[in-house]
Amino acid sequence: MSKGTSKTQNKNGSSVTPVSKARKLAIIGGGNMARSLIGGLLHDGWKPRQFRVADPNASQRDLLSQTLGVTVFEDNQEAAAGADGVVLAVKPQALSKVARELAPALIQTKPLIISVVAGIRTADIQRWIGAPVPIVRVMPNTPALVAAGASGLYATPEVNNVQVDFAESMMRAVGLVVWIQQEYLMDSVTALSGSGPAYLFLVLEAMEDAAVAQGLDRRTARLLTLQTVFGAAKMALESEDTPATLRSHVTSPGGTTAAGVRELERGMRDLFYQAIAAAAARSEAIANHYGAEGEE
Ligand SMILES: NC(=O)C1=CN([C@@H]2O[C@H](COP(=O)(O)OP(=O)(O)OC[C@H]3O[C@@H](n4cnc5c(N)ncnc54)[C@H](OP(=O)(O)O)[C@@H]3O)[C@@H](O)[C@H]2O)C=CC1
Ligand SMILES: O=C(O)[C@@H]1CCC=N1
Repeated sequence: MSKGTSKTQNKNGSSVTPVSKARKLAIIGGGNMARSLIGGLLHDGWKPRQFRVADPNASQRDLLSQTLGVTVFEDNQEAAAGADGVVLAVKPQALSKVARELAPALIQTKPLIISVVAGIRTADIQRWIGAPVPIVRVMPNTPALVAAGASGLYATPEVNNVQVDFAESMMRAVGLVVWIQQEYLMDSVTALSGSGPAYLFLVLEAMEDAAVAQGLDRRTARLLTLQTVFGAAKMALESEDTPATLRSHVTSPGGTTAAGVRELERGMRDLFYQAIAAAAARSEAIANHYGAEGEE
């Protein structure tokens, strides 16, 4: 997982310049994903004054200004004014209204628009804005907060190289970045890495509960579970071997692991196949439903 502090190659093969720490980023919607992204970028050296966050909810705004020190706004247009990048981080059902309201400002000042909204396609956002503005669609995940995020990025043809670098460098500061060439695959990215942390938190819960049922105390069960999952992921990331090979190194013939894996093989692969397919289908359904708003 590379950080955004060194020059690397972007999706066009040219070198990526880390985002200037003078840039201003407006974030429309100050919820969970906004907090994870801001927290990760602050950790990377961004300053609170670089963020202009809009949220209609006063308690949400207070939380953001008190815990992260960022500038907050009730009005989306005020937050977007003068920003180099505008991150759309509202729920899918709120995006059409937000995009239409912001349209005059976005057309006039031409910031890079970055949408982290699940499902909604760039063509629909451009239709709501009323112009073929450059948009980078990003599917991040909440581990961005601890600089261990994973983001899939898709750029519309209007996005220039400087804007590619801006988006890539920003997301790289909070974790891994992968460019996706065909927009429809963003539904699969959403289902895999966007939603993925929740699947793994569920796995953690299940492993911990199973260990408690064996008689371990909750704290011990949690610590051993967390370190085991962390260690396995770190090992798989750093190893040349496939996960299947690494698994074989743990599995002695006739041993304990073989007994455990045999139980998991009774349904776990199918469950993950179904879970990711269901999440991707939901992303597509969100796009078809909420993305159609305002269509002739
Ligand atoms: N959470 C995650 O793991 C991920 C989320 N995403 C995407 O990020 C987006 C935000 O998700 P998340 O942060 O979890 O959602 P949240 O509900 O936590 O945050 C959205 C925020 O936007 C506010 N809001 C509602 N209407 C407006 C408006 N008109 N203008 C400005 N702000 C508004 C909401 O206020 P109120 O609560 O009062 O309605 C809320 O505070 C979604 O589209 C989601 O698909 C993408 C990747 C991962
Ligand atoms: O659950 C959701 O819809 C969002 C998108 C990916 C993660 N959270």
